[in-house]
Amino acid sequence: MQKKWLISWIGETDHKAAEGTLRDGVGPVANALMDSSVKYDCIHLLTNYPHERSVQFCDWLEQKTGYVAVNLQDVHLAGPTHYADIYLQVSQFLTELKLPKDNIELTFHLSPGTPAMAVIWIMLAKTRFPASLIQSLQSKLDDGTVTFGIEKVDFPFDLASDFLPEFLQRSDQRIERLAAAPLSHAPEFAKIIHCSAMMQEQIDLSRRVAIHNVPILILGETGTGKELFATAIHEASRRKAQAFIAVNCGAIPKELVNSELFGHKKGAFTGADSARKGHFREADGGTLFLDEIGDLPLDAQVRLLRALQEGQITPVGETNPIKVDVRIIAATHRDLMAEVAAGRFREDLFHRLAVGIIHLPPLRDRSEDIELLIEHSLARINNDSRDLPEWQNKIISVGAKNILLSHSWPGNVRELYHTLLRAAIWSRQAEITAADISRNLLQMPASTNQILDQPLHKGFDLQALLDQVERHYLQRAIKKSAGKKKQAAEYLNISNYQTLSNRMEKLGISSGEQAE
Ligand SMILES: Nc1ncnc2c1ncn2[C@@H]1O[C@H](COP(=O)(O)OP(=O)(O)OP(=O)(O)O)[C@@H](O)[C@H]1O
Repeated sequence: MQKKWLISWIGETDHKAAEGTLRDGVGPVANALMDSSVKYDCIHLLTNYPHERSVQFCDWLEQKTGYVAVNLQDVHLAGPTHYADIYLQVSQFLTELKLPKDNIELTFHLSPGTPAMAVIWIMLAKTRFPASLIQSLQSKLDDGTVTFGIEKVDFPFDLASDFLPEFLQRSDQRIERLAAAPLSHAPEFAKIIHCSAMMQEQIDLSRRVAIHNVPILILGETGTGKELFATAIHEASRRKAQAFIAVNCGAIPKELVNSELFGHKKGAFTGADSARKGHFREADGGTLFLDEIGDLPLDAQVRLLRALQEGQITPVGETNPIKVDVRIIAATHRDLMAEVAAGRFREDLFHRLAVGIIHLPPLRDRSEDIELLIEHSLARINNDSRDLPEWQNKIISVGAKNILLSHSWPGNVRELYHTLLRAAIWSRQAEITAADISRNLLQMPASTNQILDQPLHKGFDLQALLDQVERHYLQRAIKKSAGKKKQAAEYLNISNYQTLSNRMEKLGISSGEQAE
C-alpha cells in the first residue's frame, strides 16, 4: 500500500494566516491539508523563517486541519531566491529522507514560498524525486467573496533530459531566464537529422542517460551516427566543458593498445623515448569515446574493466595507480553478445559498459529518414559549393530520389551523403537525374545482407525478390552446365529438366542466358 507524503515550504502567507493577519483564506499549506479529496500520511514542512514563528504555525495548522505530527525542518538559505542553494538544500533533505521510495507517493506544493522555490520543486519532481505537483487556486465570486482550492499541476515534459545539464551549469540569472522560457528540445541533439519514431526513441533515451554519470554502449552499423550520438551525449552532460576524446580501438596496433589508452613511463619498453599521457588521462574530467570497442584485445579489456571499476589506471611501466575521472562511451558495429559468446569479449566488461544501451537502426529500416537526409545533404552540398565558379544549385529528380529510397545503404548515412556529393559533382545540369545516381551509387558485391536487408516499405515486393534469387541461381546453373538443362536441373536438385524449363520460361530466362 502506497503512503502519501506532502512536502512544502511554509511561506509568508501561511505564517500570516496563523497569526490572524491574512485578509482572506487560510494560506496555501492549510488549504492543501483541508482538501477533502486527499488524505496525506505524512507532512514535511521546510522553513527559512525564524524557528519559533514556524513552530507556532505548525501548532495552528494541526488545530486547524486535524493533521498531527507535522514535521518541521529548518533550512538556512543564502537567500530565498538563491536557486543553487535551494536546489542543494532541498535535494539533500529529500536524500536524507531516503527518497525516492517505491512505497511512497510524493507530492510537492508549489504555492508556498518564492517562485525560485517553485522552480526547484518542478525540477526535482521531473528528475531525481518523481512527485506530483499541486498549487493553490483562488477565485472571486460575483458577490465579492474569495474561494480557495487546490489543483494538480500536470505537464508532459521530461526536464531530466531537456534542462537539467543547463540548470546545473549556468548562473542563477540564466536559470531564471530558462525557467521563464518555453521548454525546448536539448540543442545538442539537433544535429541528428531524423523523423522516424525509431530514431526519436534512441534520441530520447540518449538525452535521458546523458546527465547520469554512467557508461554508455552505442550499437549500430557503420555510418549510422554512433560518433554523432557520442558527441551529443557528451555535450548534454555535465562534462561538456571538459575534453571529449575519440579513439578508434580498431586502428591501434595490438601491441600499442595499453600504452595508447593508459599511457607509459619513459623507457617502459623499447622505443618509449618519452613518457606518454594516454587517452584516459587526456580525457580526465571529460568523456572518452571508445569506438570499435569489439576490436580491443583481451588484455586491454582487463585493464579497461579495472579502470571502470576502480576509477584508476596504471600506465605501462609504472607501479602506482593514478586516479582518473572519465566517462566511457563505447561503440561497435559488431554483435557484441555474439563476441561474448565466442569468448572474444569479456562478459564482465560487457555488463559494465552496457549500463545505457543505444541501438542505432540502419538507414534501410527508416526510409522516412532517407528522404529528410537527402534534403539536408543536398542543402549542405549546395551551401558548401556556392562560391565555386559555375556551380548550379542542385535539385533532385523524382526518379533519382526513388533509386535512393530503394537502395539498401550498407554504409548508411555516410554512404548516402557521399553518393549525393558524387552525383552533384558529376551531374552536368542543375537537376540530379536517376542516371546520375545510378552512375554514382557504389554497388557492393551482392551479399547475403543485401538480399536479407532490403528496405521494407509500402509496396515492397517479396515475390520479386525471391524471383531475383531464383533467376540468379538458374542462370548460374545454366552457365555451369554449358546450357545443358538436365545437368542444370541436377545442380539445383530440381526433379526433371521440364520443371526447370517451366521455371526458366516463367522468369524470362533463355537457355543461352547466363548469370554474370
Ligand atoms: N542522423 C544523422 N543526421 C545527420 N548526420 C548524420 C546522421 N547520422 C550520421 N550522420 C553523419 O554521417 C557520418 C557518419 O556518422 P558517424 O561517424 O557518427 O557514424 P558511426 O556510426 O560512428 O560510423 P563508424 O562506425 O564507421 O565509425 C558523419 O558525417 C555524421 O555526421
